[in-house]
Amino acid sequence: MRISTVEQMRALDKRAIEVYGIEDKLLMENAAHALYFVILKALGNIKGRKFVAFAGPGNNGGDAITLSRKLHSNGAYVKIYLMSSPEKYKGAAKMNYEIAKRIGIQMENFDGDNALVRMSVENADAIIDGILGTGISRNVEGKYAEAIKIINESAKLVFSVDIPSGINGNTGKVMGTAVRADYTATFGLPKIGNVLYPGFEYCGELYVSHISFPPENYEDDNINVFINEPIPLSPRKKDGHKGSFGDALFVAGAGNYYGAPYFSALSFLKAGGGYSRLATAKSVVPFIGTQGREIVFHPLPETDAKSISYTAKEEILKIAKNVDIVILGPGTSLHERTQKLIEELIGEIEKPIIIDGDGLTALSHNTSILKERKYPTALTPHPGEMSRLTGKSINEILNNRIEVARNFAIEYNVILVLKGAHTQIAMPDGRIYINMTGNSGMATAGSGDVLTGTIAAMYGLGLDFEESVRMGVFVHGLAGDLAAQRKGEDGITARDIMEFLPEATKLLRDEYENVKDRYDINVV
Ligand SMILES: NC(=O)C1=CN([C@@H]2O[C@H](COP(=O)(O)OP(=O)(O)OC[C@H]3O[C@@H](n4cnc5c(N)ncnc54)[C@H](O)[C@@H]3O)[C@@H](O)[C@H]2O)[C@@H](O)CC1
Ligand SMILES: [K+]
Repeated sequence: MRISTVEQMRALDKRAIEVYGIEDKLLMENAAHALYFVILKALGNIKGRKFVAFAGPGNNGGDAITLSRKLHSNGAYVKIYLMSSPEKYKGAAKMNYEIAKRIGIQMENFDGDNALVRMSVENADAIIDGILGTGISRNVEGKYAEAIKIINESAKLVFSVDIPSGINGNTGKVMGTAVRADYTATFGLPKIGNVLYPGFEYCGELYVSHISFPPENYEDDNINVFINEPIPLSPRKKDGHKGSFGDALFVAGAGNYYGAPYFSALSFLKAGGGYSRLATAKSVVPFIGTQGREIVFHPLPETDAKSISYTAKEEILKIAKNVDIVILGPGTSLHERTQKLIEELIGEIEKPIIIDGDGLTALSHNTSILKERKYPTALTPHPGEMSRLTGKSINEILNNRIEVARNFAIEYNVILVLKGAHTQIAMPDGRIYINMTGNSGMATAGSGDVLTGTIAAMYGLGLDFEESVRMGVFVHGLAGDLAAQRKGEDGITARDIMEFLPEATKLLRDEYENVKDRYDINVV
C-alpha cells in the first residue's frame, strides 16, 4: 500500500474531483461513512448511544458533522461542539453544517474548558475527534489544546477523523499536544503521519478508506512511500547443499566485542542462510568458537588492542572473492587502523555489502567512498550513526526521517535502513518502505547485529539485494514480535530475537497471507 504526504493527498482529491467528477461532498460522505463503520464495528450498535463530537474549522470538522448526522439518523444522541465560527465552513463542510442545523442536531460553540462540556463528555459513550486533520499548520494552543485535554482525560472511546488532532500528517510528530485515539479512519491513503511514530501510536487501531477513489487514482510514481509488505520466499531447494543458501562473510569483532560477531554470523544461519564465515581478530576466535560451532572462522592478525589489523586486508579481499555477500563492521571497534581497513574494504570489495556498527563510523570519515562502489550496498544506521554519517543533529534526523534517509540513499546510491520504531528503508531511486513489524523491546544491544545476519540470510535464500534488505528488516521485526508475544517486551535480548528467527521464517512460509494481513492497514 502506498502512503501519501498531505500535499499528495490534496492532489489526489483534486484529481478525483476534476477527472472523475467525484465531488467533494461525495468524498466527505464517504469519509464519514468509513468512520461510521469503524464505530459500528467497535460498539456493536449505535441506537440510543450518546456521542460528543468536536468539529474544527476545516474539512476535518465537516467530516465530523457529516458523521454526526449519520449517527443521528441511526438513533444515536449526538452533541457537536464547534471549535470556531461556522461561517468559516466552505464547500462540503458548509453544506453538511447547514443540513445538520436544519435537522436540529445539537450544536454549540466551544469556548474553552468548563463544567458543562466536561459533563457532556462524561455522559457520552464515545467521542468523535474532528478538530484538526491534515490541515494543521501550527502548534495547538488555547481552546484547541483545552478540547484535546478534555478528550484525553475522558477515558471514553475516542474515534479520530483522518488523523488524531494535533498530529502532523507529514511527520507523525505531536504539534504541542494531540488526541490519543482508540480508532482512526484515514481517507484516500494513509498519510505518513498515520504510520510513523508517534502518530501511529496516537491513531489507536488504524483503518483506511479509499472513499470511492478508483484504484488508478493512486498510480502515481511520485507517491513513492510504501508499507513494507513481506515478499513471499520461494520454496527451499530440497536437494540444496549449504552453498545453495548463500555464503556470507562477516568481518566483525574485536577484543571485548564478542557479541556483535557472534549474533550477526549466527543469525544468518538461524534465519535460513547456508554458510557463515566470520573473519575476526585471532584472539576473539576462542571466545566465540565454543558457542558458535556452526560458524566457520577466519582468524586474522590483530592490533595491540586486539582489533583486526590493517595487514589483514589482502586476506579479507581474497576470502570475499568466494562469497555471495559481505557484512562489514559489527563490533570491529574504533581503533584507527581497523577503521582505515574497513573504509578501504568498502571501496574495494566487489560483492554486495552490508555496513553496520563500527563500519558506519569508519565510513563516516569518508562517505564519498560509497560512490566508488559498483556493487549493491546497504547501510543500517540508527539515528545516532545517521547523525555521524550526515553531520545532521539527531533531532533534525528524527524530525525528517523520510527526507534524510531518502536524500542519503539517492546521493550515495545505497539502500539506507534508518532504524527505529517503524524503520524506514530508503532505496537509491527515492522509494521508501516503512516497516511495520517489531516492538520497543527490540531497542536492545545486539539487535542490530541480528538484523545484518537476517538481511544476509534473505539474500542467501534467493531474494535479490533490495528484497533481501526489505525482508531482512521485516523478518527481524517479526522475530522480535514473536519473542515479545512469548516473553513480553521488557526483557527481550538480542539472543531472544535470534532464537525466534527460525520461527519467523517458518511462519512466513506457512502462513504468508496471515502474516501479511496482520501487518497491513485494514481497509474499510
Ligand atoms: N482524501 C481526503 O483525505 C479527504 C479529506 N477530508 C478531510 O479534510 C481534512 C483536511 O481539511 P482541511 O484542509 O480543511 O484542514 P483541517 O480540517 O485539518 O483544518 C484546517 C483549518 O484549521 C486551522 N488550523 C490549522 N492549524 C491549527 C491550529 N494549530 N489550531 C487551530 N486551528 C488550526 C486552519 O486555519 C484551517 O482553518 C482531512 O483531514 C479530512 O478529514 C474529507 O473531507 C474528504 C476527503
Ligand atoms: K482529527
